[in-house]
Amino acid sequence: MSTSYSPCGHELTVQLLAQKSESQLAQALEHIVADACETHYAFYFSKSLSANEIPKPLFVSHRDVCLSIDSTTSVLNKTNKIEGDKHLIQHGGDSIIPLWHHTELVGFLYVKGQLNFTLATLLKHLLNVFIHQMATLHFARIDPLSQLLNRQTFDEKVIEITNGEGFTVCREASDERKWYLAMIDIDHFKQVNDNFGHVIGDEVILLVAQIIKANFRTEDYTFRYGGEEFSILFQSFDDDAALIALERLREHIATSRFPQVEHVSVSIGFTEVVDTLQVSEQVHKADQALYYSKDNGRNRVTNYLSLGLSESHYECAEIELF
Ligand SMILES: Nc1nc2c(ncn2[C@@H]2O[C@H](COP(=O)(O)OP(=O)(O)OP(=O)(O)O)[C@@H](O)[C@H]2O)c(=O)[nH]1
Repeated sequence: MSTSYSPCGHELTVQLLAQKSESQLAQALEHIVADACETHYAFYFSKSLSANEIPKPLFVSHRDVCLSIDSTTSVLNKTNKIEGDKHLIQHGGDSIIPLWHHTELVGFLYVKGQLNFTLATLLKHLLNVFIHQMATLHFARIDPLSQLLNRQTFDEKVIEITNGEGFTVCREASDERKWYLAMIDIDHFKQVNDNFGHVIGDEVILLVAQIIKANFRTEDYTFRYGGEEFSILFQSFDDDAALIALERLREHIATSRFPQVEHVSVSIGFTEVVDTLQVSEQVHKADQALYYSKDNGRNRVTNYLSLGLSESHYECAEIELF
């Protein structure tokens, strides 16, 4: 290591445990790995902390160490098949330190060339601390019913995104997608509760949440915003692509069968996330588009831009609220 630390890595452990957001924790680990490795490295991580999701690159020192999905799968398969000590694996002359969350393989650190035993042991320990702290931060942000991110996390994520600090996996330089905010509300949900009871109502919330999550990428953010309202922060190339993604979600929900209730629909409003507005202003724009969907037959998606409201109109609407 270029900086001298105690061999047990106590200072580095404390440093990782001090991080209070997932993005800061990822950055702290990146600094440590960059300092420790004299060759190129890549860190692959499954953001959902589940082995069901293929880990994606969270940080890489050089594009030459970016693995294809096939190579990533081959590393995972190889690691899973190894009997005995699964903490340092040699892979075609390079080193791999697997990242375990309980018994699930949720990522790995790939380092070009052979790591010496002492450094590998220290990195293994630090990856354990990282995953422990990541799990603590992750589960504090989850809504227990829907298993989506909770409302408390929403503002934080919008601010991270507008500041360009989102906890996203690395992408190609050419991939210049924009962030969008969608607000989603289950239609006539009061009738679901009134006709079938709150337990069935809760089940509908859970099933809608699962469909929302399944329709978006793992690097997008899906929230239970409150009661029967959800929000999504997701990336798309443009408004048309964002509309297509949300239309697909709307249709998926409208054509799904729900126990007892049979069918439910959702109304959706969305807007591009811009760094010039406060979080509440961005939500207000998406909400206006959502209200339009509600007022115009429900089970539909509306882009805020299509409402043709000028920014000055929008500002007036804001002022009237207070
Ligand atoms: N089962 C259940 N119901 C909830 C939960 N949170 C909110 N609700 C109910 O969701 C219903 C929302 O009703 P409204 O806001 O009147 O809207 P709606 O009936 O969905 O009608 P529109 O939004 O206009 O289509 C209320 O009856 C709330 O009590 C929850 O966690 N579980």
